[in-house]
Amino acid sequence: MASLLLRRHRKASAFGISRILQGDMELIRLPMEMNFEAFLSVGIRMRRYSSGQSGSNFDFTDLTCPHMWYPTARRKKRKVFLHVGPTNSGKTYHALKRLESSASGIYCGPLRLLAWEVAKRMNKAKVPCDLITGQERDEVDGARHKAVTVEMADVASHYHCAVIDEIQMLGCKARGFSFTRALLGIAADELHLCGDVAAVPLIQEMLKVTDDHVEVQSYERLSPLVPLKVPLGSFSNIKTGDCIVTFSRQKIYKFKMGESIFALWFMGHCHQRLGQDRLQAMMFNDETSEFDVLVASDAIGMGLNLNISRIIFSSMKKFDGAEMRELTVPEIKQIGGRAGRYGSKFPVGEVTCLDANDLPLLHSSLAAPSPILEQAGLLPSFDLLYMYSRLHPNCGFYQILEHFLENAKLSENYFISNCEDILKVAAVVDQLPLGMHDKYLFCVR
Ligand SMILES: Nc1ncnc2c1ncn2[C@@H]1O[C@H](COP(=O)(O)OP(=O)(O)OP(=O)(O)O)[C@@H](O)[C@H]1O
Repeated sequence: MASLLLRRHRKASAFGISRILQGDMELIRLPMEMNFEAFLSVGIRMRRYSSGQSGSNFDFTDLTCPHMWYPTARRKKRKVFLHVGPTNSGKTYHALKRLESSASGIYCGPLRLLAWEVAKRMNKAKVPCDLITGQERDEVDGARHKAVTVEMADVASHYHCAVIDEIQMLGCKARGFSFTRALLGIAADELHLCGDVAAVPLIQEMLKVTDDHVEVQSYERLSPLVPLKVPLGSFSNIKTGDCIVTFSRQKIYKFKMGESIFALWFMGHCHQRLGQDRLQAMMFNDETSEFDVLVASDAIGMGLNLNISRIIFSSMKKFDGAEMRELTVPEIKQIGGRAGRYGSKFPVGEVTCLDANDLPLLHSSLAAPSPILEQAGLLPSFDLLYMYSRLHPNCGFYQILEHFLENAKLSENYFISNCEDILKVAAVVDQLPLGMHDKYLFCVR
């Protein structure tokens, strides 16, 4: 635990510095820099201060207008394009074409591997593009484009074009708040959102107050996806192009033992050494490599384009941090949709399960629409938390955060992301000799 924390500490400090270099007004402001100007980033709150109210009368826990936390974006009338449709329908392709032809831009994706794929594609097309993730910063001379993981989205700079991929992850319990921040905060003339149609009503509702122009563009799947009537049954039935999806690291290793039959490669969720996931994806996609079967975690569902012919669910249940539960319709569709990607080696995708008992859930889920997204994740910005802490000078960070989250007021479009996990981290980092900003970063990253 101690070594984990030390590693995380170093990462958070490096991250803090990178945010400062990036000029992210919401996250970089260190406590000692807090001044009157800092209130500007909490928008409408300024008015109450300038009308003479004292800080103690002010309710910093009021999170009902999160769009006002991003003054740079609010000064623009953004054109927002919602690219929606099933998996493998070309949503991201079209958004990226737009990004590529824009004078400046940013791509925000849910995975490091996707950010890397986009940076590679842009640089290959002679559009210099930086790669920025929680772990790396690869800057290219003269770049006016960035490909980032969504947590690293920059809400202080101006862009001609921005893309947020897998936007339905607004509703994700753990990471939804980062998508909300990018959606409300990126100051781009054109903002392209790619994802499931189930996110449309919520996004339209969230953007009613931003004065943005919103347009929906619908897509159809580009190649067929066939749910099979027979299960895999036995690993002796595995063939080239198969991808076994599993939900635990132990199982990934267990399946890897099948190496005597086929060369297996695996893609873990977040346990990869830097660059290892890239190597694995490249080798799997490389027809000349010896790796032709993939064992992957459910992270594969977040928009990856790999040469997969058949997706095999090893189980339809996963432990989500709190309980063992059945996979949801969107999860099954997202993961299943990795098979038979347009332009890949396999023009038709197939999906099945290891166990015959799981087939009914697979079939019904692939045929069902995703449930409409009701709420987006939200967390208080550092500014708000810091100002709140000034009212409680004798409380530690954990107490401040706990109190804040308990008292937070939200509009019906939002929920507070992952409180329990965040408070657990806050309890640990509060014991460390860190500034409040670093402690905040530990909790939200
Ligand atoms: N018009 C096109 N010409 C060439 N290739 C295309 C075209 N449209 C899509 N593709 C390719 O098809 C694959 C799927 O497209 P894309 O990733 O844009 O789909 P998506 O709808 O965003 O998928 P998902 O929701 O599953 O992430 C990609 O490899 C993409 O490059």
